[in-house]
Amino acid sequence: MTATLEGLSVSVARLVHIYRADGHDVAALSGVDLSVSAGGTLALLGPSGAGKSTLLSLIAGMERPTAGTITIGDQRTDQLDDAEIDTWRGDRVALVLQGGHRNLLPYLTVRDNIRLAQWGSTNATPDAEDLISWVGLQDDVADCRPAQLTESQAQLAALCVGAAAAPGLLLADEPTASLSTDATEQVISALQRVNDALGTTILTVTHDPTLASAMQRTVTIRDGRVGAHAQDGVELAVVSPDGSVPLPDDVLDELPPGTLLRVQRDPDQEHLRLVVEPWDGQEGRGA
Ligand SMILES: Nc1ncnc2c1ncn2[C@@H]1O[C@H](COP(=O)(O)OP(=O)(O)OP(=O)(O)O)[C@@H](O)[C@H]1O
Repeated sequence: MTATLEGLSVSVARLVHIYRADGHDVAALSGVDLSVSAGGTLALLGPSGAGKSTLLSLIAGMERPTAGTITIGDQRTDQLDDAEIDTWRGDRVALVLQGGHRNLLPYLTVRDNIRLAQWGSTNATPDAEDLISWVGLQDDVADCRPAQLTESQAQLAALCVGAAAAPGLLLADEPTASLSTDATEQVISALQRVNDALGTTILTVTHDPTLASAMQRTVTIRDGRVGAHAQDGVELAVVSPDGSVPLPDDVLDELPPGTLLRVQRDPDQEHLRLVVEPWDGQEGRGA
């Protein structure tokens, strides 16, 4: 089995999304900058309502941004109209929705769900049986209909369907939600297998620290903005285009919104190092 499609890079810049609900506006994203390299894996973390699923569906092209740019590979997808984006997405981008069963047609077997997802693909697609064994499902699951599957089997089958067309980008919304520890490990292995075998870039929304730590990078979304990055175990803060720097949660606990901070360069340091201390209004004294 060979893949013809390289993983696709993702870059979003100054992304804003406003929902209009019951006559009032909800700003789900307020200027997100994010990039994922081709073939990379990234977990989007953040509290409920932070805007993670909105970001995923904008990248998938299911929703259109209010403002900002989305570039996948070398395509500015925010510039495509609805019909163009459907055609462009084709076998390039797959979205696995939260809840395995939602991704499967109920009247088809798992094998036929996979084959349907491969229909029309110009990529070198894996055999349905290979996909089923990669994700750790038993062979006989191929002939089952979704109603016969447990929640974890359905989630693994949904990943098979997502990976079926050998997409360049696989988006997965909470793929381990409400699964046991063993099933979670199986889903993580399946995602890593797809990433290794097909070179597919993987972007997943999750609340699950086990899944997040298995991805190469994590990005935390807070109140519709990027709050923090972590890469190779190093916590990173991101300077926003407006010059603001979101503080890590544990620091924010000590410095509630409205706290005045004094920011100085540390004179003893050769490299730029900022000293940040609460300001009590008296020169030379921190709080
Ligand atoms: N279709 C919609 N219409 C109006 N508001 C919406 C819609 N979808 C989401 N929102 C609002 O946008 C904000 C971001 O929602 P979103 O679902 O993207 O957050 P999330 O981080 O994925 O949350 P969760 O972890 O609970 O899924 C929330 O305030 C939510 O209520």
